[in-house]
Amino acid sequence: MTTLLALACLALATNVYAAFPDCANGPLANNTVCDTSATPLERATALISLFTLEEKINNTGNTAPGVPRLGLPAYQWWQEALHGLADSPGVIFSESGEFSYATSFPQPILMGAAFDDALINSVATVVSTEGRAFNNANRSGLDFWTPNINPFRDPRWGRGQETPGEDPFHLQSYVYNLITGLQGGLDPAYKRVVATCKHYAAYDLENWMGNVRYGFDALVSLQDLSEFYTRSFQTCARDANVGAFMCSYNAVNGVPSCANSYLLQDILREHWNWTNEDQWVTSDCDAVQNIYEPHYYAPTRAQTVADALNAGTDLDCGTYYPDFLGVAYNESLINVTTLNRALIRQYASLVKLGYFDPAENQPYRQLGWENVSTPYAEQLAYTAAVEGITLLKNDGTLPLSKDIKTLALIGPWANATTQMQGNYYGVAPYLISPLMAAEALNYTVLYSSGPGIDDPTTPTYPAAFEVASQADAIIYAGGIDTTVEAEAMDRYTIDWPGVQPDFIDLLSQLGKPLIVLQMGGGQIDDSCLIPNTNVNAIIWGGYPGQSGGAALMDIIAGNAAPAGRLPITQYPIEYVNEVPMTDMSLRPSATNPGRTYMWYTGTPIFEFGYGLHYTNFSATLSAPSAASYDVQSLVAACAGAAYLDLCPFEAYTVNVTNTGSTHASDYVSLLFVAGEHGPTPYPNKVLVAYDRLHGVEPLSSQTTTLNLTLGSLARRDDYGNTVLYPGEYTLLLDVEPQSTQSFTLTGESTVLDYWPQP
Ligand SMILES: O=[N+]([O-])c1ccc(O[C@@H]2O[C@@H](CO)[C@H](O)[C@H]2O)cc1
Repeated sequence: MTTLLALACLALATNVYAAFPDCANGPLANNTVCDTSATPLERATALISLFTLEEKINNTGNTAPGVPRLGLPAYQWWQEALHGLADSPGVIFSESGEFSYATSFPQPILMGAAFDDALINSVATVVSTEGRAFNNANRSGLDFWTPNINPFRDPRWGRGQETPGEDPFHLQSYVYNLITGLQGGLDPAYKRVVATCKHYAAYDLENWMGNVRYGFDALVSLQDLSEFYTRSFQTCARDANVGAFMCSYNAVNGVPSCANSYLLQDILREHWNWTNEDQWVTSDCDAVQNIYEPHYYAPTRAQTVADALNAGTDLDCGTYYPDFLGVAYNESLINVTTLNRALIRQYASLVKLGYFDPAENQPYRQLGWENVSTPYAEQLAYTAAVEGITLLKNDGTLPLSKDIKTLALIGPWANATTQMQGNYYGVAPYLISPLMAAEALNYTVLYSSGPGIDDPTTPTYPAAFEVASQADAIIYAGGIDTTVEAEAMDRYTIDWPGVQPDFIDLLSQLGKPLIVLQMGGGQIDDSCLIPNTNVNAIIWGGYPGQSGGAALMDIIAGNAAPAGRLPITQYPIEYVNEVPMTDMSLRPSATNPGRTYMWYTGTPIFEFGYGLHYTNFSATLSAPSAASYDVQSLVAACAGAAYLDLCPFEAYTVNVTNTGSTHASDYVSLLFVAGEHGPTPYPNKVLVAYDRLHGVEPLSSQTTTLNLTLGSLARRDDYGNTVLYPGEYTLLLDVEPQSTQSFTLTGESTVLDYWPQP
């Protein structure tokens, strides 16, 4: 973080965002870059043609100085916006007044739990609106290094909180809606902002047993690479037309990602057809340097930058490119065409953002402070938290009886404020802790912090027991936070840390209604709490953002109904002893119990997709149109489709009835497919569709349609090819299936998509 802060200070001191180029009267006015009738490629090419070699090389790092003699301003490429505008070199919050805050949504892991694509699109639209408003006030650039869309493979990962979860289909659907929200559609005349899918690829380890992300070599089979690690990235590139990619610190099968032409050229640009003139790849920060050390992949610094640039890394978040590309050029390790290509991609993206165009005719150049943290955005941040919060246990104590007037709020999250933002956050307009929210609901609140997250001392917290004994009900708010799961910090245990479980056990012996809030992004094994009948309810609250306390307390009080679903598996504590974090394989083996709900062979504490409600639902799935389908006929019917895996299979109607008589509630339909088809082993099941219904009233029904594609039914072979196989298929509606349907596919297996071979 030191470098990050230093860069931020540097950015402030040099005010790198202070200007747009003056295309009316500046030195560039007569250059094609200022000609709005020319294409982005023509405009960026014309701009670059004015640069000397030195000026080109100077502008290959994230803090680009521009070209003062041409009136081309400096530009900072590094902006963060994981769940709202975030402190980073390019995002500068004012000390006070206007632009001193922006909406802070829940961390992606909680928004993933909402399983609500429309919500994600709305959140992304707000984030990009606020980004534009900050840009218009010279407080941000126009590209953002979000989302983190690596699948959450291992429960120990410190950055799993930044992702929507472990399921590739879920990630694909989530990221499509996020990118189109951030960028303003698939191919808008002006992009709202440029989004960046990171960290490509197979990045999901920080620092575990001496394995550090900067030098880790992820050994990944082609099957897992195609099926699991790159699916969300495929959606970013091929389907959502994302503007930028970030290559990751780690190597994949021996080649550092940012020097990996198989990843960056063969798969990303060629196979996924990510070939627009304005689409660029940045390195993760100092990842180019890391190719030299600690990967020790290239013998010299000049060879290092040449390897990265030639492989397709266009921008260096760092200074290796500006420092060493000149040497590489002199040694003939790079040519000017490749250098131009990198710069053209970047400046063409600024063209698409309207950077060189008159402000008057642009939809986003008028946005200002009045468009930041609007009542709508505030409400959306609250809704996002409510929708993600997941009820894991409830004996009927929740929602709380109206007879409960006095609440004891205890634990290291009870008065959480900044804690609720997780990581990569900015200044929120406010941060409503559970304590504040309980008071706002007119409970008499007795507060005592009790143990810290990882407090190792014996659980004697007299003040906490004092308030607990005086209250009608106890809310214990704890779990984990960024002191134990963070960037550069993986966990070694997935147990409740410190004395918390013992302390909760002692609290439970008071025999009062006891609600446990299990907070944090990664899961912790709740089996110490589940059998305890005096622990009446467990809620998982993730990192719920600026209105997190209000969302939690409204659910507890019954002003809102929980309907979130776990976007990750809650494994038992022994899981961390059964497989090293460095083992990237998904499928079970003698040394691996299998990863994610798809492949895990043990019994999870709570399954992926688990989540209770305040009411009961019954849900039925419509029948397939046939009992059997011929593979060749299905594929033949898709002739002409751009991508066979996206070709529709069937649409299923789900009828959802709230069978309770008291509580309206949202309901998430999760549709899985299982069965014996394709290569062994077979996955337990695979998510193929989902949707969230809102406000299903008591004793009434709603319907939704779940669309399946041929890709939903396909599996990956050993080479990573996507193949439709004959065999048995069973559709399972919901985690504990409410409704099932079966059909068979007959005929010959058929490849829907050939995976590029290394
Ligand atoms: O030196 N620093 O200050 C610093 C800060 C953050 C950092 O992490 C990397 O930077 C982020 C860039 O978007 C990536 O998501 C993350 O992997 C890497 C380096």
